[in-house]
Amino acid sequence: MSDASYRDAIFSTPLDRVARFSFDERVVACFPDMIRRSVPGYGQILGMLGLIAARHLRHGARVYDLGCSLGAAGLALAGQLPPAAFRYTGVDLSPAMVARARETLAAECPDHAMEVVEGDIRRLDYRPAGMIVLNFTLQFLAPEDRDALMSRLYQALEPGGVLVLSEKVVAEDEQENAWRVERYHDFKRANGYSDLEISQKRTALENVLVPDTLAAHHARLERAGFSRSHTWFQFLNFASLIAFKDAPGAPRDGET
Ligand SMILES: C[S@@+](CC[C@H](N)C(=O)[O-])C[C@H]1O[C@@H](n2cnc3c(N)ncnc32)[C@H](O)[C@@H]1O
Ligand SMILES: O=C(O)C(=O)C[C@]1(C(=O)O)C=C[C@@H](O)C=C1
Repeated sequence: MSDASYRDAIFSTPLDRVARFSFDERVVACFPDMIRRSVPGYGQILGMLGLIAARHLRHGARVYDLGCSLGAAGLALAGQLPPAAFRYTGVDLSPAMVARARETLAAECPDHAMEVVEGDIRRLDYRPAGMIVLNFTLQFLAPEDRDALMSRLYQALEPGGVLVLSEKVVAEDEQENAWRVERYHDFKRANGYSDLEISQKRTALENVLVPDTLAAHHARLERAGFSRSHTWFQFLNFASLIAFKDAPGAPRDGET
């Protein structure tokens, strides 16, 4: 991203009381640095979106990016696809994120159709879409709201459309989970975060970011109506899934 982004130092000094994590002005100011240093594989996941769209998106169809933050997925798509290939709608609840995303997208990809809507993805009036991206957003919704959202997204997708779901995940096996989380903390240390930053951020995210298992994600996608989903990317405790809404009579992906 070309924007003026500060280095994330939010949890670098000892805090008397660690507040619940929120996407406020301070987080927005350092968000590109924070997410790049905190999410293993973030850049690779973004880099694949254009390739997935080139393969699965109907020409000119809408792409929703739900919980778009600064519009990174929109920027990635615009960098890989011509303007006529898609219309982008980013949605985010945080006014500070939305303001910055609008500025960035207008400056960086003026020829593409890019809009950013401020709103709650649980209540949005969805228009038909060819692709829906949820990159590290579902994990911030209350668990009891996740099924209803996924069903609405399934309804909004055109037949032949795809949903990309990237999340922090928890492993079913306790030891496997502990190993992944420990190596994740090593990953953060290697990216310049101190033990204090790692521990205070962990406290701030408790009961705010509630991860599911991969099995729970696949089961939810199936309940929502998706005939197939698979995990296409995993790096420690972060993963990305793709779910397909079959077009009636169309050959299944991988059978072409
Ligand atoms: C980890 S960030 C997403 C990162 C972003 N997708 C990217 O790839 O850079 C999660 C975002 O979800 C947004 N969010 C959380 N709950 C939301 C909701 N109910 N409706 C809309 N946005 C929401 C937050 O404001 C935040 O910007
Ligand atoms: O730092 C962590 O522990 C994270 O889980 C990273 C994570 C995420 O996965 O959404 C958490 C909050 C920030 O929005 C950026 C990244």
